[in-house]
Amino acid sequence: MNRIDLLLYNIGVLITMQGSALPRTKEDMSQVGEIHNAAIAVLDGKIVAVGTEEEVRAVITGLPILKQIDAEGKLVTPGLVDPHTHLVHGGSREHELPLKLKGATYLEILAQGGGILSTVRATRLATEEKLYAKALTSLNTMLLQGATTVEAKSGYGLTMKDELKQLRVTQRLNQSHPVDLVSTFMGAHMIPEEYKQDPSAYVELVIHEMLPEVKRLGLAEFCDVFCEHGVFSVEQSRQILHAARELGFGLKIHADEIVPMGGAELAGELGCISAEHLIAASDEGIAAMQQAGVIAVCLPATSFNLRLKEHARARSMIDMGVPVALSTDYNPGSSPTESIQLVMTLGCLNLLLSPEEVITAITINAAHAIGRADTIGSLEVGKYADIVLYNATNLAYLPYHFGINHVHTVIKQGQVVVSNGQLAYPTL
Ligand SMILES: N=CN[C@@H](CCC(=O)O)C(=O)O
Ligand SMILES: [Zn+2]
Repeated sequence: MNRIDLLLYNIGVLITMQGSALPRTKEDMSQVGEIHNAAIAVLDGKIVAVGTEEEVRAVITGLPILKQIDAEGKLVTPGLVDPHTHLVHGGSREHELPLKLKGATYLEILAQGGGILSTVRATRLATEEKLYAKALTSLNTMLLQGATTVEAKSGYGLTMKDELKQLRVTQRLNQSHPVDLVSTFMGAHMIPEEYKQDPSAYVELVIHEMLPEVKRLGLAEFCDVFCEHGVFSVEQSRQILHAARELGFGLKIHADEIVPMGGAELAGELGCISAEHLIAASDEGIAAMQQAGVIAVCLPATSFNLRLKEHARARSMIDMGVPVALSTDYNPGSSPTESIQLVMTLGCLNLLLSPEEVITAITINAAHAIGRADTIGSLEVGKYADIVLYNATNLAYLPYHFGINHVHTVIKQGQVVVSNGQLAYPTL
């Protein structure tokens, strides 16, 4: 080490999340590795020293420091990780709001050809450039909220051509935007209208054509299926995920969102990296996930927005030893918000998690849910310097004071990309 690229000092409260080789469960979800009067030193985009300011200055003593940032006593956390989004899509669905207010449910709107199917129509009609521009705007909003790594699913194309179009947008954004994207193929998001009479033919298409082509082109790392009443059955989900596993995809599943189908049980059986939603998951399903080490990705903005009477039982999941992550589920229907900070508030108020459990769920556990915990999710020597500074002096203030953006500065791999609450990255 012959220099320091960046020294962040005078940190009031530093949440490090140190020591998280495995996803955190039970009491460990409350251990956030808090350090007061802290500092972080960065070289080549990675952390080379972290601790109290005294400790860090001792490690780097004598080295030239190229840039210094005074954190002015602020709260600092690892870059936030949003492990479940439907980032790339055409159109929006505000026309569903009055229907919802009159009592129409999510599955009723979908069964009438609306919901996901209306976004499929809009996405098929949109050019790749149009999808790119729309997703870019959302990704900037996510970054301004403190997200430095985001998972993005396809699933609004439902033809080979249109699924690849969505996935290429994700790939291009990943190359050009400071936020890192992790791509998931979700051709099994819905049975498209043209296959309504023959759903198994669509399952065959996903298995024998789409999955191999997505793999060949290297456009996705994970495969996800919407296992739900009127969408994909447990058996169809099993077939698709088996095929995906054979091809080397990591496995995810939208499980037991509305109807208790046995999706959580299937996640346990297949050893998925994560199962998502889980609002209606059974005790047996949760136990199966615990046994297999499946991460529960709970989506409290979705149950809030769908006006569901129940929320995912994240509190019991944690107590039963299931690692819990949280996410926006950003999509145009069930969760039209990019705000990971809103999710923090809902995680506390509706899922009954503590602020410590919430930050664990959107940093290290979220990183584990997308297979990135070796490089992000905590502030430790050797990991990327993905760091967020807030206009706050303690962790609980973030979920407590809700509906506003607390982020002051975002650092992505050692570069300042948000400054004083404004985007500050050079555009390509
Ligand atoms: N539930 C399935 N998929 C998305 C919603 C998609 C949509 O409504 O457009 C979700 O995770 O909530
Ligand atoms: Zn989703």
